[in-house]
Amino acid sequence: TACSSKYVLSQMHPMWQGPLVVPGGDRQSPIDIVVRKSIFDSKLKPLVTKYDPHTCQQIWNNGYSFLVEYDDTTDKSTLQGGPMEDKFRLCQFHFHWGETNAWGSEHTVDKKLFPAELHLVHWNSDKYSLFEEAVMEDNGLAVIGVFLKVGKRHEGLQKLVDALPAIRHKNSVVEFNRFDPGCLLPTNTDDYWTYHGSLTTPPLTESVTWMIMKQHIEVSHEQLAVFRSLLFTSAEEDMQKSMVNNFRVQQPLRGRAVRSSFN
Ligand SMILES: COc1ccc(C[C@H]2SC(=O)NC2=O)c(OC)c1
Ligand SMILES: [Zn+2]
Repeated sequence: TACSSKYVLSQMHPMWQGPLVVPGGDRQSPIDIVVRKSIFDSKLKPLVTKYDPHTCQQIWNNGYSFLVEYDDTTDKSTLQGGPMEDKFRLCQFHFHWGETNAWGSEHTVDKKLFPAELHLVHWNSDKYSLFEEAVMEDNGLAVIGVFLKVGKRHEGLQKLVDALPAIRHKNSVVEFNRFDPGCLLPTNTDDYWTYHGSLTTPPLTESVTWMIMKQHIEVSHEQLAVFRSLLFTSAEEDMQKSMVNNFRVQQPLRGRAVRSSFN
């Protein structure tokens, strides 16, 4: 689907870092969430996700993460509520992780790093007809961020982990159907922080309403180790590079408010 990141990464910057600071960018992501500075907003509604597992299409290695892509030609898998007025369509989800469990997430909470972070990417289908259009608009995208911690094995994630060896190299794709991304959400999705930010890889467009879940999910050390067995490089390249540390450096807040849906 269109929402996969089929853009050419600029050569002068490491692939996922992109330009360290975007000229004139005053709403860049990721950021550190300073809990005591977040503002409780009672108008923030619970998130309402309605995901149809049958809209799952494929899983592929795009050279900086692995993406699970959904058919976003209808409103079958949607997100609404939260700070949003409109309905958003799920187009893909992916992860960011480190080479060790000590770091890997893009966002942090009071500077606390997590070993990985899940991003569920949606676009505003009330206002736009294609992902490509929405990605250019300041109310175009909504991304749910979920922190991963190392602990017990995540049964729902295992189906995904089992597919990873088939997409070890960049640009490898494998058919993947019937996966419910809802199983990756924490039990509590009412408590989150929200702020206006950007994509965390090129083109870094400032079109994302972020919702970072307060509650993390747990995955096993072995499951994360399979993430790290993926490669940034394609089968043709002779230098094989492990896909690890695929997160962007944190960006200045530039006076933005981070609101919380909970007290
Ligand atoms: C041109 O469209 C794009 C470009 C980049 C990404 C991926 C970024 S955005 C995020 O939250 N994390 C990431 O790694 C994307 O994702 C939908 C869509
Ligand atoms: Zn991401």
